Amino acid sequence: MKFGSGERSKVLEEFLQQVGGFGIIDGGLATQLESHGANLNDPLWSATCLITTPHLIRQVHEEYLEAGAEVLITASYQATIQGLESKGLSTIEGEALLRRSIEIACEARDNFWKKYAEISDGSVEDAQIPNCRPVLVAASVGSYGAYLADGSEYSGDYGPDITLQTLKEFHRRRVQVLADSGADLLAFETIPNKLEAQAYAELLEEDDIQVPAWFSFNSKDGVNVVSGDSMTECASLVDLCKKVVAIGINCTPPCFIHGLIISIQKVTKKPILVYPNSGETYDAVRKEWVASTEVSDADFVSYVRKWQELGASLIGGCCRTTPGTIKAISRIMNKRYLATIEEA
Ligand code: MET
Ligand SMILES: [Zn+2]
Repeated sequence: MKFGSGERSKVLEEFLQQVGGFGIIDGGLATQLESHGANLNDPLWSATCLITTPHLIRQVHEEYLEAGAEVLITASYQATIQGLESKGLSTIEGEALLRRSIEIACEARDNFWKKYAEISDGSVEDAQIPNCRPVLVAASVGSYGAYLADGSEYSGDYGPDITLQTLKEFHRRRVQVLADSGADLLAFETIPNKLEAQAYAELLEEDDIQVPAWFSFNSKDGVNVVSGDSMTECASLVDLCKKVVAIGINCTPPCFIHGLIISIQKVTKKPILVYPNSGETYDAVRKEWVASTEVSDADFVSYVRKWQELGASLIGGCCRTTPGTIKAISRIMNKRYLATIEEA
């Protein structure tokens, strides 16, 4: 089941109208997989579960829906064809697994809709409103740094050998496969530098990708993206790409979000999305998250109204946030379907 007029480029605009102007993105997928015991110490990270425990991915998506998420980000973040091939999969098998990540999120959405359609005694077709909400599936595309699995998506430093062309060729086939998978959106996440944003934007145009995209950067100082490139410059570049329907920030401490929203707003009229992490920082050598400015769910939520007032239209959580965080966000956003879910 799809929403709205069916015109793909309008999917986010129509979704935002249906949800009252503010949408809720899910929380950390990897974090919640780990809390169910998944071992993600692997170059594929959260995508390793596509091979080992796909049912767990579906379960986590459902947990986020129950918590109030209206956008599910798929498990394809660190799933690249190149990464899957180095695990011994053929190109065809790798591409099938990418598609599977979208199918899993769609299955979770269908299960969720069915459950609440039964509760409200309506048919699944009527389930969108009022008891079941619109849910978009966003196909995650992680950066080249995420594929390297050396933490370079938090430095944005790819060295002098990586050019615009290298990045385009690295991402091209995966983007085509994900665009053809039935996802509502493409979610370019944790973009660490301007070069990679440019590569994605050029790819979308050159290949005339029909699925609208969001571009989301990460920052560690509240002014620039992690590489040191200016947030405003990155957002201006992305603003020019017609295939991009929202621009924002993810996997960045909550305390930096305010200033970054202002920087983005200066250069675009596109909807702004924010899904910060819990404020901890990733130590790439130890391969673990280290508490620095960690905030509790209550603290996280205390920022939410401010972000809404500043003009963020989509809000959720990234690494180290949980269904608890998303539930707290949906309470503060006062979504009308929550009562039904809590009764169930
Ligand atoms: N969406 C990703 C995941 O949890 C996280 C992106 S930031 C590293 O799989
Ligand atoms: Zn993250």
